[in-house]
Amino acid sequence: MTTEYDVIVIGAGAIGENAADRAVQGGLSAVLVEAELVGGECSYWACMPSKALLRAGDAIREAQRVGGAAEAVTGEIDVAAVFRRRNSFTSDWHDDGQVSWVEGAGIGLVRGHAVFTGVKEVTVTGPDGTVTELRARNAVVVATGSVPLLPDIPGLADATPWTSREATSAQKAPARLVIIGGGVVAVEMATAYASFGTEVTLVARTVILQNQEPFAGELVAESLKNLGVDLRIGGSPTAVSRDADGVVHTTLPGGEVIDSDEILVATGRLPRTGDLGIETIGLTPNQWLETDDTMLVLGDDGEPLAGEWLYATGDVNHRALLTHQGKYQARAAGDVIVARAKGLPVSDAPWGRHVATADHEAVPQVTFTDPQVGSVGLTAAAAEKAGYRTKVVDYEIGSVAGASVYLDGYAGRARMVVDEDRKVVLGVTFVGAAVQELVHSATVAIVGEVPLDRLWHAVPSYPTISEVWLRFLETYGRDASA
Ligand SMILES: Cc1cc2nc3c(=O)[nH]c(=O)nc-3n(C[C@H](O)[C@H](O)[C@H](O)COP(=O)(O)OP(=O)(O)OC[C@H]3O[C@@H](n4cnc5c(N)ncnc54)[C@H](O)[C@@H]3O)c2cc1C
Ligand SMILES: NC(=O)c1ccc[n+]([C@@H]2O[C@H](COP(=O)([O-])OP(=O)(O)OC[C@H]3O[C@@H](n4cnc5c(N)ncnc54)[C@H](O)[C@@H]3O)[C@@H](O)[C@H]2O)c1
Repeated sequence: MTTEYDVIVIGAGAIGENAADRAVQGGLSAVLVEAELVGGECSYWACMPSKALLRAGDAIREAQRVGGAAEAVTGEIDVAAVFRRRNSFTSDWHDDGQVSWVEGAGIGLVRGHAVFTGVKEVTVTGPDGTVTELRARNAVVVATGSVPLLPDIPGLADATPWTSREATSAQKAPARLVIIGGGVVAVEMATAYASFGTEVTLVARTVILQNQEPFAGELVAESLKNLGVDLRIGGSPTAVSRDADGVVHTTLPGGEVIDSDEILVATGRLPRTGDLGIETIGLTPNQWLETDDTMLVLGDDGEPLAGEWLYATGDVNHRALLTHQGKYQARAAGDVIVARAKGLPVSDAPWGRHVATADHEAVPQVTFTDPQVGSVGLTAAAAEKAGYRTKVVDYEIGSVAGASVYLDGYAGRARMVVDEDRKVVLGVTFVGAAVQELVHSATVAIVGEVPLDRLWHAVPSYPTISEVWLRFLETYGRDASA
């Protein structure tokens, strides 16, 4: 027997949940199909557990840099307590809470692995082998996420390496950890485990955080070294093996061998489209699903599939591998599915209700290292490459009164990239303690295309770190005619 819903959403991560919720809120019926835990990677093996692992070290280091508080912080980090707190954020890897939310939201749930069997048709095989046939009246949303990429390094796969899943769900810290990669996962996990007393070696091909402003990677690298991380930049391991005693041997390009108890691979992600049966609907497995701005999946001819019924949201479309950005896409997709199903107007011009325009040039991200890196929009290099005529404004955040009160010897740097033709902000990067809460101010300025002349009237409170905005404007200079 086939069960019909208006909308089928494959993958109940944060993104799939949001797409289904918007469809239901718009008056359609929707079902989520989930092979593992409702809540997906972010809840159990990514954002939340990783941030929980980082927070204690961050809090201690901050307190150690405030005279008066520093004298009170005399003990060691309680690693077991950190892991217990992290376990509470993942509900010990049980999804009952999220399942209750799904039920309360009026969304159907089928547990099992989904494959496409035809246009708008999905077959789900449950953990006990039960088969459920589903048909969508209007749309199917693919929200299956991504999986870690394992580089082709001889011996690596056989050495049972950690991926981000093991790094975020470990119940104790290894004495020695080698990390391969220089992106966000690598630097966050290096920071967390170094805080736990693990001897960390980080091996990266290129400078760390290479997609950020160069000073971000430089400041984070400096602090990782201060935390005791051994940074090996400029090459990839040539071989990895694990011996009978469980010791991992990692051979570096020059021939040096580093011994460790675990090795973490943090070298990027691959699309989770290999086992979805998408060849039955004319798509190629193991590829990212390219979409238009309403999240309709595009076929090889660059056009939406006939009938405009297939959508992709979240990591699987490779637009921005971040939870908040995927949820933004899911809101647009859920709403446009409702509009198309009901024959309502579709608002798909840039910045319309049914498009994820911000994915192109206004994606915010916080990397929770020490210092934190908070950025949104274009870097100076990306803006130049995109053909903008720009002016770059740099400022040392430590010179702001609020920063000096916040931490003794606050060190951090900020950059604003201005579009000289429109006199609006294209990108902002903050590197420093507690900048995580500053990023949204920059996102609002960029998305709102707030003219610099008007930004002078957005007065930051004194004495807060937000006064860096005033310093940006003062450094840029004020137009006397405005
Ligand atoms: C260590 C780490 C830390 C991160 N930290 C942050 C952070 O701080 N902030 C941030 O914004 N982003 C962070 N990210 C990125 C973030 O985790 C992802 O962008 C987000 O989880 C993507 O969500 P998604 O719903 O697209 O995919 P997922 O969360 O992976 O969900 C996909 C779901 O689909 C299910 N599924 C897959 N195939 C099938 C199938 N065939 N049938 C049924 N179900 C299926 C899976 O079981 C899974 O539950 C982090 C990533 C990592 C690895
Ligand atoms: N705080 C956050 O927002 C957060 C935290 C973690 C992850 N994420 C997201 O998860 C995604 C995955 O993160 P990631 O760090 O795995 O990927 P990434 O693409 O950010 O970084 C991969 C890194 O690995 C390096 N690399 C690749 N192959 C290598 C090799 N053979 N040897 C040495 N280095 C190699 C690359 O040069 C790059 O520096 C990112 O897109 C990120 O947005 C976000």
